[in-house]
Amino acid sequence: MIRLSGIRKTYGKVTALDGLELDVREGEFFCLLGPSGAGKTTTLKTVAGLENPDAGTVTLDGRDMRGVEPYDRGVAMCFESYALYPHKSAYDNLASPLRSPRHRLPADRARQRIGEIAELLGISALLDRPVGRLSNGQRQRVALGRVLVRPARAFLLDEPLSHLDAKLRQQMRAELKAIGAVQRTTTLYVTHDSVEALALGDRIGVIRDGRIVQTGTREEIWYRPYDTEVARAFGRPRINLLPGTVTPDSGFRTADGKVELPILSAAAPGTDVLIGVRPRDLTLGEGPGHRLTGTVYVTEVLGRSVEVTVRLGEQHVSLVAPRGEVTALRPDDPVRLSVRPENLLLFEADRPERPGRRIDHE
Ligand SMILES: Nc1ncnc2c1ncn2[C@@H]1O[C@H](COP(=O)(O)OP(=O)(O)OP(=O)(O)O)[C@@H](O)[C@H]1O
Repeated sequence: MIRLSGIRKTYGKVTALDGLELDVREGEFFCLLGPSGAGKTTTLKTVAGLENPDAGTVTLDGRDMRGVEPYDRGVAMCFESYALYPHKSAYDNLASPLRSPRHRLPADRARQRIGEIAELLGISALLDRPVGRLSNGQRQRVALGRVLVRPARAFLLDEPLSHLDAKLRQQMRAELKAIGAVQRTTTLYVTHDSVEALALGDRIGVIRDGRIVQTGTREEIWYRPYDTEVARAFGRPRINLLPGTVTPDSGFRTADGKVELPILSAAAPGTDVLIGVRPRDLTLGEGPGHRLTGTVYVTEVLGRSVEVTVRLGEQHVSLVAPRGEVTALRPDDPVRLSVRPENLLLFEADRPERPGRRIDHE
């Protein structure tokens, strides 16, 4: 539905988009996730027609958008820096998109629509207030309302929750998901927050240095990350990545030999690799799967669970366990760990020029 192919955009010497390929399907809620400067906003502006690419094509519903003015593209965009009329009321700010010739609604329909959106965003009680006298978070919700109020072919949302506090953000996340599901409008949603992307995205596109490095469902990105950087971007505490080499008998071994695991990979013996396991996939004690032994290094309470860092020779791994299971643990206590083979990820070693790619293994 939204298709970007071979998009290149430079600003002077800076390459913002470097051959970007992106395909957002009809009705899909697609999250574009990446660090600051990766090219997320430039991607949205290119779809909206606010930036013209140096090369590549943008198509919406199969139609090439070259030369089509932003206004005629039928997409609604919400910027991080929201453009509202500060002296007008929240209501008038929401009503103004419905007054444009293209989207004009009869007065009673407009009132009804604004009422619904205000309800959804929890701003019904603020509609009479001038926007200049609202808090940042309230203003952000009005800005989002301005985008959602008129029917559009697609919504383009640029970090719409970034100014909200954690609690409100969580609540709005759930509401946004509901709005997306109800309206079934194709949504391209930009965020640098992986929790948000996992919560909202039907699919996620990971962007880095102006290119999409991986597109997939949350399961695909989680279980089959393209490289170590994608693996590190998702999940807190972060994935454990232990450096070692492939042994002649198709195993993995750290330099000091304190961690040995079977991996059944096609990688040649002697290859430098990283083995990845997420903290929640490591179990304390003798569970099913492979066994490891180490000593407790440090424990840190994370609410109802505890992060336990375990020393395995020269390496450390962290795991997350229920609080009740680990209250007796003290530094230097010996512990056994287990991990299911299917929860081990194998990567090439990181290199200065690029993060290690995932290697298939059984
Ligand atoms: N108008 C501009 N003039 C010059 N450089 C720009 C301009 N807009 C963006 N850039 C540069 O292009 C690159 C991509 O910027 P972009 O705003 O798309 O990143 P982003 O992923 O949205 O980052 P953030 O999360 O910080 O908003 C950055 O290096 C940025 O400095």
